Amino acid sequence: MRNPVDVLIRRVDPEVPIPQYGHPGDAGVDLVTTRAAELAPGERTVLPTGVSIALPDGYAAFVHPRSGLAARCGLALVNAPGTVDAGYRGEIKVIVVNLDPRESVRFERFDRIAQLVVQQVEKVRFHEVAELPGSARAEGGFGSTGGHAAVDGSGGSQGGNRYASVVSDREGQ
Ligand SMILES: O=c1ccn([C@H]2C[C@H](O)[C@@H](COP(=O)(O)OP(=O)(O)OP(=O)(O)O)O2)c(=O)[nH]1
Ligand SMILES: [Mg+2]
Repeated sequence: MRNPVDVLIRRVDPEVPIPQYGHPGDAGVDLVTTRAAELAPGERTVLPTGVSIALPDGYAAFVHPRSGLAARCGLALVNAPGTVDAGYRGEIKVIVVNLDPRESVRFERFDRIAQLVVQQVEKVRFHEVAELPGSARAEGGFGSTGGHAAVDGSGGSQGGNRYASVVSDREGQ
């Protein structure tokens, strides 16, 4: 196993627990909300986590949803994954939205609401060119390999607009 990366952390809220990995192989540490909140269906809010961090240069932290909350409550992160830059020293915040059409979702102080994944990130240098080198995919995107409706309605370059044709086959039965 590789050595863990050292990350400085400051408690903005003196009572907040320091984030921990739930299991040795976990990718993310859970983040809690320091503020109780109730979200009506469709409502969003920004929740404070009570911590700020200083990542080493060349790293970023990503705020990801927790799958259990997504499955049970329809809770999503509006900007998933949220990006915490290495130079950010403010409190980490979580932008949550209740996607359940009927039920409110309630959080108590220190409930776990999201998870933070720290990753190395590359810096790039852009070199402007008039033409890019060719590739197998070329400019095909947004459903160009088929299997569902292409966003531009063209049906894509392979297999056509398969979703649309499945629907019309059923309608014809
Ligand atoms: O889920 C998130 C996403 C971002 N941030 C913080 C850390 C990040 O470094 C900063 C800026 O985020 P981002 O670059 O995504 O937002 P922006 O709207 O582009 O703001 P800025 O103009 O400050 O870059 O906000 C959070 O606390 N939680
Ligand atoms: Mg930004």
